[in-house]
Amino acid sequence: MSLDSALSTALRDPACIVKNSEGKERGVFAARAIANRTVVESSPVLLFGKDEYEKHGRFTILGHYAFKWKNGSMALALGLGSLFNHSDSPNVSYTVDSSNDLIHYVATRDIEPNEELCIYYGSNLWFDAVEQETDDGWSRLSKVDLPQQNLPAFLKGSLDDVVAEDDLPFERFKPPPEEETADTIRTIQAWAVDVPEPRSIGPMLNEVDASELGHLKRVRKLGEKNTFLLRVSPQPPSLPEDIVLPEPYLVTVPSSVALTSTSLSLKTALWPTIYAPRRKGEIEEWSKGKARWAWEAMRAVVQEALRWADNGELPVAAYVPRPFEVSDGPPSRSFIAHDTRQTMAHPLRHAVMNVIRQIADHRAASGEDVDEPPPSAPADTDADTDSPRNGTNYLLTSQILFTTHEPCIMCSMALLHSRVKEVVYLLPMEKTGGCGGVTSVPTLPGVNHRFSVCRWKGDTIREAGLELDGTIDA
Ligand SMILES: C[S@@+](CC[C@H](N)C(=O)[O-])C[C@H]1O[C@@H](n2cnc3c(N)ncnc32)[C@H](O)[C@@H]1O
Repeated sequence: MSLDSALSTALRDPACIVKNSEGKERGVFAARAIANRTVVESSPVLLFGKDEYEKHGRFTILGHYAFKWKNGSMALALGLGSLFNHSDSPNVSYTVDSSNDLIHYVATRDIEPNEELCIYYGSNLWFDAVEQETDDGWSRLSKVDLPQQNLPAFLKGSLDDVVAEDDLPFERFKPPPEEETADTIRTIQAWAVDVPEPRSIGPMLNEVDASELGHLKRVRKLGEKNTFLLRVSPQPPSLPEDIVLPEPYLVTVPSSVALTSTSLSLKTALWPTIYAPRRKGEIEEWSKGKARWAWEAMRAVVQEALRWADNGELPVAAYVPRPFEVSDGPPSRSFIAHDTRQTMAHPLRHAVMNVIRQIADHRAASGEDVDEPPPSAPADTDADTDSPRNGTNYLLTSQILFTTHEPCIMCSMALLHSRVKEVVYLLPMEKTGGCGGVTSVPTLPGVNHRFSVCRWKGDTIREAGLELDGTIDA
């Protein structure tokens, strides 16, 4: 979402008012009923250096309002952002939109008119917190492994701390990179030019932007011949005007980094390629802030399933929340869907399929760009590689999907086609699951995308009244 549209949306629809909150001075309150997942506020932030804050700011009233931003900066939320009070059971979460210097505040459940809107500041509070007694409608799930009042250990401490792997609320299964062969390496066409004068290479490196080919080395040296990579075809190459060069020509180059040494030698035979092996077991670290975001997402999807189970549907839901860190690529809003096989009398209306369809419909209606790769470009093969095309294509690129049940094979395949980054599920489905149950779609040989799978720890959800049996395929 652009800065203009984020702010105008917030201004058009004032869901919040500021008033006195007992024992906390001012607070933000719901001006009307607010539905779960509504963006209640988008606050611009004022950024300042950490040194300035350490030397001056923290000794002033700013110490109550400033918080850590990216790249070591400090931030002060303008708008209503600085007026949200703290609660151990917040009804609002926030996502950092660093490309627009905004923070988006999002309701994590339905909120009644006049209820106070609170966020979670972390566990190291500098004041004695007053807690509001609220019934958040989650009581049925209080027996589930997603506690309401007592924060689980993995969420205690600063939100920037990294959560130890064992303390994460889920187990992660990261697929190994698929070993490539000469036949399966994906390639693209790129423009290159021979450079007769080696001393021209330095200036060309400065002048020619080939960031789209960041997974490749810029110059190939074969004997005395230096060849310089210019850009991806079909865009015409632009050459520095002050350097005399022959005509550029097309070369076939790998489309992504080399993850294994076999891949490196195969790819480098085409063009010198960057080697970026994943160390065994190396997986992305999660901060406590992100773990909290996941915890709230899992609560939201369980809540959705329970709500629809009460209305005669199968108790299955799927949720693609706004990303923890909003960047240019991913959708700027969340999507949630429940299973509609019963009410629609349609065997394919699984929750995961429904949420993917919702995203596709939203994109089509809003005219959001879904760039199809040019015919010469292959689908991105390596999960999590920095393929230059991996970003805006497909429906779920870079997204994490939460679901109550392990997706079935059909849904797992749909997730693969949507290029989802990670799937987090609560309940394993041994007889039908496509993410490790009956088979593991993302690790099948030959699939052209791999995604990570996370299984939420504990399945005490059964005690919460959800009737689950192995015959539901989610
Ligand atoms: C970011 S400000 C929130 C807005 C503040 N209430 C105001 O009127 O400006 C943070 C300060 O609000 C107060 N506060 C926030 N949450 C609170 C809570 N649960 N109980 C008591 N005071 C709270 C504390 O004084 C804290 O330093």
